[in-house]
Amino acid sequence: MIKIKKTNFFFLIIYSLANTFLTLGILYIVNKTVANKELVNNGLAIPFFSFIIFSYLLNIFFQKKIIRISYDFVYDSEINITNSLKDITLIRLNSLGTERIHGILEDIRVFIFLPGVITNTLNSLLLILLCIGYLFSLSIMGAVVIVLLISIISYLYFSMSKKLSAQLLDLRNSNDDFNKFTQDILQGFKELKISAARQYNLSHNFIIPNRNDAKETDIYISNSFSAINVLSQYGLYFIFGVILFVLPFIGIVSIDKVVSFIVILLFMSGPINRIITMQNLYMRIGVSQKRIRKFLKEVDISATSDKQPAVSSPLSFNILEFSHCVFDYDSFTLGPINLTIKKGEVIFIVGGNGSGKSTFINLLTGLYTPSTGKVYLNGGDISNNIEGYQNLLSTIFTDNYIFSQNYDNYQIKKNAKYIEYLKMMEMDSIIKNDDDSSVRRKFSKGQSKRISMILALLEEKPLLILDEWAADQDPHFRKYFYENLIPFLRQQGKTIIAVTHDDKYFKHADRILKFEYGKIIQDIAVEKEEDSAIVNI
Ligand SMILES: Nc1ncnc2c1ncn2[C@@H]1O[C@H](COP(=O)(O)OP(=O)(O)OP(=O)(O)O)[C@@H](O)[C@H]1O
Repeated sequence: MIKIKKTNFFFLIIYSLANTFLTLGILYIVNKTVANKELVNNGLAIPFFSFIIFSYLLNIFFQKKIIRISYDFVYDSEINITNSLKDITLIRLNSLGTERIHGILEDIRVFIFLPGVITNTLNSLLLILLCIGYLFSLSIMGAVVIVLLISIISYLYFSMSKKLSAQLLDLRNSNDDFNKFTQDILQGFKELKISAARQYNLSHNFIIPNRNDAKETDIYISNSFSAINVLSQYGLYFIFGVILFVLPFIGIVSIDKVVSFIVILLFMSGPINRIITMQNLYMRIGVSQKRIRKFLKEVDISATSDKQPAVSSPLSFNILEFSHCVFDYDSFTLGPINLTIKKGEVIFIVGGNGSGKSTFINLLTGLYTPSTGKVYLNGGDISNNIEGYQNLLSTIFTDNYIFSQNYDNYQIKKNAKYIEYLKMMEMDSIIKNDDDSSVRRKFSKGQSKRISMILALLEEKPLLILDEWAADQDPHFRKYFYENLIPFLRQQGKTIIAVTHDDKYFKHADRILKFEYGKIIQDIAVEKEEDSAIVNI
């Protein structure tokens, strides 16, 4: 999922190779000129300036491409990850927590440096290798000593910096916790605002310790990096000393080759320093990659899903059957549910708190998959076409949510049905125009539920599922809902399944399902008599 395209990778390698050879050409000319002490008229001036100009133009061209590759990579990954989020099951999302997801999106941002890191690393490694080759061509023993010294310094450097990776992972994890606290501040803003004690505890027991720990880890990481950078820097100076004072002294490198050795090493110090300073980025990218991998494994997303809704002929709804359906949380089991729902029925679901009503709604809407048993639509297993099945439902959950934009296939503007439903839901005195934004502002809870109902009806789906929809309505509108709205919707041919505690209105249902401890303990057909109905629960 977080992968650099093969063509782009190939492109980065080509650029690195070309750039390396041009840079090496420049080094070769400088070295040749200095070593031969023929600063003028040695015929190398034109190739030298041509190399510089060509290398400059190459860099301008490729850098633009690299920036494009970096941003494509990060922005495409953001699209892929957010698309994949839709594939997480509800139960998994609840266990993950949204702060993890914010943390992962931050992790993706680190990858903006990846293409630059790849080209710089390849470029630097190649330059170092070619310089070493050059050293070998001048003096094998001298080159062996230099390679040995560089290897010792690199070993020290990498073994020290490797230890920092665990610290960096800790830092990212404690930033996830910090995201959790900021989420608590924003989502529990009112609850915090009215309690000084809560504010104090959140700040002193959680945020301050978390930020202090993170700060110390961050400082430790930066200090360690700067210490190992300095060590590498001075290690290089040490090698210069060895070239200047030791190698000629013990006769490994002749005096006339010392200048070449120094020029080559000076040249190598650029790429070596670049690799050293990039160590920080290697680790950040590595840690982010680890976190993203772990996240994707946990959410069990194997493929992106930017798919169009199925275009196969729309399903119709005649009959829905639950056959021995069971769904388990750790400490609660729903089912086994055996139930048949027929087209046009108005079913009320009742039961005490925690009896399993909302869990059943999640099963009914396909958000939960039964651990055993099957759900059949018109005789066919819904798991074979869950999207087609869900396309038959309009659902308003207890904690209804109105999206910031219209993601549905209907328009609000100039939609006669919208105006009709606005009146029907007694919202026409509150919303005065048909702008889409007019339904997406802050409303009172009861009003927001009415807006959700308008939007649900505009979907024109045969099944309407409501979880305690009327609970937030005032007595007048609650009465209107049961006595007028439900009969109207029934007349329209809708099948309605509503979770409710309003026993006063049970008579307006065709059937009442009573839940207790996760089981349907009563399935009662409401007997209708002339104008009234008898319901005994
Ligand atoms: N995500 C979850 N993880 C674990 N247990 C859960 C989860 N959601 C609900 N439960 C548990 O499952 C049981 C049934 O919960 P459910 O929300 O279905 O009840 P309900 O009948 O809708 O209750 P209420 O009338 O209070 O809304 C409860 O014991 C609840 O604590």
